[in-house]
Amino acid sequence: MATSSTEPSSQSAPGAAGQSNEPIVLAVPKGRILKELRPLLSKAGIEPEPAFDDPSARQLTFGTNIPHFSIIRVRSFDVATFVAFGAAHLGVAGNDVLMEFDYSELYAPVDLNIGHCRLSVAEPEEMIGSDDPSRWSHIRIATKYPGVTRKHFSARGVQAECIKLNGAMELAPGMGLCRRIVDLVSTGKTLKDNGLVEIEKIADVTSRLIVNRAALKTRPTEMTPWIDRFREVANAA
Ligand SMILES: Nc1ncnc2c1ncn2[C@@H]1O[C@H](COP(=O)(O)OP(=O)(O)OP(=O)(O)O)[C@@H](O)[C@H]1O
Ligand SMILES: O=P(O)(O)OC[C@H]1O[C@H](OP(=O)(O)OP(=O)(O)O)[C@H](O)[C@@H]1O
Repeated sequence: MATSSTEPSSQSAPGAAGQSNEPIVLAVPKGRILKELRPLLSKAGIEPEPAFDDPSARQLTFGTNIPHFSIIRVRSFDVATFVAFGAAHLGVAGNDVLMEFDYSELYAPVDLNIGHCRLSVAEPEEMIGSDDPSRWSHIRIATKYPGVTRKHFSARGVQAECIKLNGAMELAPGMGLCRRIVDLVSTGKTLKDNGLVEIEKIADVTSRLIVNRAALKTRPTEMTPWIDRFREVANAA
C-alpha cells in the first residue's frame, strides 16, 4: 500500500543502531476486546497512564510506562486501517476484521487467544427445513462483512448481494430487509433471542497482534521483541 510522503509513516529512516526516535504506537480496539486484552498488556509489561482505565475519560491517545511507546484506542475496524497505513506500528484486531480488509501491509504473527467467536451465516428459525443452501444462486445478506461474505459465496458460485450494516444485524430478517445475515456468533444468545439459527460457519475468529510490514522491515530491533513478548504472553495464558 502506498503512503503519501506528507502523511505520518513508519517508513522514516531508522537510527544508526536500527532504532528510530519516532515513538512506537500500539492501536487497540475499544469495546469488548479491550477487556480481554487489558491483562495481556500488563503481562507484556505495558502499563498505560491512568486515564486509559477510566471509562469517563475522552482521551484517545495514552502514554505508557515505556519511553517512546504510546497507545491509541480506536474502533476495531479502524485498528487495521491505522496499522496498515503506518500511523500505528502495532495493533490488535480480530481475524474477522483482517479478512474483511485484506490489507497487504499487515502482518499478523501472533494469535492472542482472546476474542473467541465465529463468523457465521444465520437465517430465521422458520426457514430451517424448507431452505436448501445447495440450490442458492443469488442471496441477499445483511452484514458488517460484505467483502468476506461475497468471497465466501462466490467460491461456490453463489452471488451474494450484501446490505452493509454496522451493528444489530439480527434485526434485519425480522424487519424485512433480507432473509439471511452474516455476523459474529459466540454464545449464540443474540441469534436465539432474535429467532435466528446459525446454518453455516464461515470462519473461526480470535484476536491477533498485527504489525505494519514496513515498520518491521525498517525497525526490526524494536518490533521483533514486541512480537516475541506478545507471543510469550499469549502462549502462557
Ligand atoms: N460475541 C463476541 N464474542 C467474542 N468476540 C467477539 C464477539 N463479537 C465480536 N467479537 C470480536 O471483537 C471485535 C469487536 O467487536 P464488535 O465489532 O462487536 O465491536 P464492539 O466491541 O461492539 O465495538 P465497535 O463496534 O465500537 O468497534 C470483533 O472484530 C471480533 O473479533
Ligand atoms: O453469540 P453472542 O454471544 O450473543 O454474541 C454475538 C453478538 O456479539 C456481537 O455483537 P456486540 O455485542 O459486540 O454488539 P454490536 O451489535 O454492536 O456489534 C455480534 O455482532 C453479535 O451480535
